[in-house]
Amino acid sequence: MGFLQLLKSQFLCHLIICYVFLVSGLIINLLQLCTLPVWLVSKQLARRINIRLAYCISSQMVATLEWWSGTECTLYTDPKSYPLYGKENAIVVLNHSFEIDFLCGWTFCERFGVLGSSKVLAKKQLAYVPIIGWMWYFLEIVFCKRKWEEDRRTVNESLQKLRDYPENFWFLLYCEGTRFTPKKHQVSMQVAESKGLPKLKYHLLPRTKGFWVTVQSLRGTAAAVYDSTLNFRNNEMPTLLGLLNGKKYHADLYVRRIPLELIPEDEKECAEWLHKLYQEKDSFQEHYAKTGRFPGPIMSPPRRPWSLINWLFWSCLLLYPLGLLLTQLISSGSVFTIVASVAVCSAAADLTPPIFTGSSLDDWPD
Ligand SMILES: CC/C=C\C/C=C\C/C=C\C/C=C\C/C=C\C/C=C\CCC(=O)SCCNC(=O)CCNC(=O)[C@H](O)C(C)(C)COP(=O)(O)OP(=O)(O)OC[C@H]1O[C@@H](n2cnc3c(N)ncnc32)[C@H](O)[C@@H]1OP(=O)(O)O
Ligand SMILES: CCCCCCCC/C=C\CCCCCCCC(=O)OC[C@@H](O)COP(=O)(O)O
Repeated sequence: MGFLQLLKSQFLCHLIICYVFLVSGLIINLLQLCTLPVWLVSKQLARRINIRLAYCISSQMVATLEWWSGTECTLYTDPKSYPLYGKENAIVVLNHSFEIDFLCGWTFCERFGVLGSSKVLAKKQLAYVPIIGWMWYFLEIVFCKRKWEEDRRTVNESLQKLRDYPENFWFLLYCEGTRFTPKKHQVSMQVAESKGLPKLKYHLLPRTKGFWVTVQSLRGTAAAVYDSTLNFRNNEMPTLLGLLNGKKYHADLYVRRIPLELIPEDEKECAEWLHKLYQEKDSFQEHYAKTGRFPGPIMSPPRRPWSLINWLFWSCLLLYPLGLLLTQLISSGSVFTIVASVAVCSAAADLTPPIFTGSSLDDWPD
């Protein structure tokens, strides 16, 4: 193990990264709160400010993937579609199979310049997660309760508000509705069988209602659906903890741009269209399992320095006062204060979320 790799595996480094993320995140949440009066004066200005503030948070996680772990992200796509990425609004349909798939999505958003404005149809519980969830509130993220009787109206209303959004955005939809596990897959395939639909090997049966309402609400706003299929080389199962430990993964993403006009307007036809799409996605995963690559040419966008620069900025700003505090603590010579501080840090380490102790985000309570 080289020196740098040894350094990346040190708990102290993880503590520093998390400290910068947590403290800067809370400061940014507070700044977002301060933009509330701006909404009254100019909604578009408030939105533009919040896009940049959100970038300061999400790009730290992207920096962990791109710069700290050095994870490589390869994009397979049609060269004719490539110049349009980042230059139009789009609905992204992505498989939900990995703990860090959202982060790979964010990484592509960063490379195409739409990270601050990226959106998702997320479960309501995530709105209460400090930092990320609170940031999403100001980004007008669309939340669902996964109860169609309620979501039908609220999801449509939230999406309608995005029609005059001032910057290009990608709207992510995990049509499977939950992360893939063998148990969920088994249940899902029983549903497929009862509906007379072909079985899928690598995906759960897609939930069609959210897709239909999204496409209908964003007609005239989004230009296309980006059908995206993600996998990792060598059967890697990446985790956030792995990234924090500096483990380098290799993500491959296959994207097909489908103009929105090609998607049926009728709800039933739209559902059939989505089921067919997932059968195709399944065949791409089969191709990947057999050949280790997706079909089509590679058009990988390079990583940009901004996520790293943002992280260095917040680190300098927040590590300086921490350094001063520690110096004062040690020079105070008070054994009680030093022991109390060590105890607080140990307690904080014990209370860290499951991701840092190796279990999955799925274990977080709803
Ligand atoms: C160039 C680069 C391109 C791309 C880069 C990639 C990405 C970057 C883009 C953006 C990034 C932005 C942000 C990312 C950041 C973070 C994201 C993190 C987390 C969010 C993750 C989540 O929260 S996922 C959970 C929430 N989302 C969803 O659920 C969406 C999908 N669900 C739906 O659409 C649902 O329809 C619904 C939620 C709208 C409503 O749900 P409800 O359950 O009430 O209704 P349904 O119709 O779905 O269910 C009833 C029908 O389903 C049948 N059924 C029952 N059991 C099952 C089963 N196990 N599987 C499938 N179907 C089932 C049932 O029979 C009913 O059928 P009917 O025929 O009667 O309708
Ligand atoms: C600079 C990096 C510092 C690292 C610190 C990392 C701290 C991470 C904190 C928060 C990350 C929150 C990310 C939100 C995305 C969560 C994805 C998710 O949980 O999706 C839910 C989905 O599966 C469906 O769930 P269900 O099992 O169906 O209900």
